[in-house]
Amino acid sequence: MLSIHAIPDAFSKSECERVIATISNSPTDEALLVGRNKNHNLRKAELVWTDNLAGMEWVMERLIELVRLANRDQFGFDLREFSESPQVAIYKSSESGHFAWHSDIGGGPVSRKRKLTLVLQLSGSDTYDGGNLEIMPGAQILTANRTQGCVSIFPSFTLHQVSPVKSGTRYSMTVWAHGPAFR
Ligand SMILES: O=C(O)CCC(=O)C(=O)O
Ligand SMILES: [Fe+2]
Repeated sequence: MLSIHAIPDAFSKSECERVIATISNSPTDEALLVGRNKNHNLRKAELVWTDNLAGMEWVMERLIELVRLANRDQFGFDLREFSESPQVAIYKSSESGHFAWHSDIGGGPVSRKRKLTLVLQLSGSDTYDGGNLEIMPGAQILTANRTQGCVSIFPSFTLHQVSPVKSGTRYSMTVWAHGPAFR
C-alpha cells in the first residue's frame, strides 16, 4: 500500500542533536537562505536550506540511501534525482509554529516533479507538545512516529500537516526525491 514508510531508528539521538547544532551554529546571513514563509495561515516556521551547509554531507548520504531502499521495497516510483535543497524547519511554540494541510506537489518546474517526501524527526519527542506530522493517505489520518531520529517517507501527493506546536520547539528535516510525471 502506498502509505507511510517509517524507519524508526534511522538516526541516533546524538546524531540528531549534531544536526541541530550544525544548523544552529551556522551563520544566519542571507547566503544561508534562512527563509520565512509569507502566508502564516498556511505555515509558520523558520527554514534553513542545507544545500551549502558544511557538515551536512553525511546526513544527506544516509537520507538518499533510505529513500533508495524505501523506493525499492515499497513505492517503486521512477525516481531520477534530488533536485532541491533539503530544508530544516524550526517550529516554535512562541510563534504557534505549524504547517496546514497540503500536498508537496507544486506548480513550479521543480516542485511539480516531487514524488517522494522524506521527513526526519530531529527533536526529542518529549521536548515539545503538539507539532504532530499527520498524513492522510486515505480516509484516515495517520500520525507519524514522533521518535527522535525516525524517518517517515510518503508519496509527495499525499495530504499532510504539522499541527501547531503548543510548547517547546520542533526541528524537522525535509528532503524530496524527483522524477518524471506519474502516468
Ligand atoms: O515538518 C514536517 O514534519 C513536514 C514538513 C513539510 O510538510 C514540508 O516541508 O513540506
Ligand atoms: Fe509537506
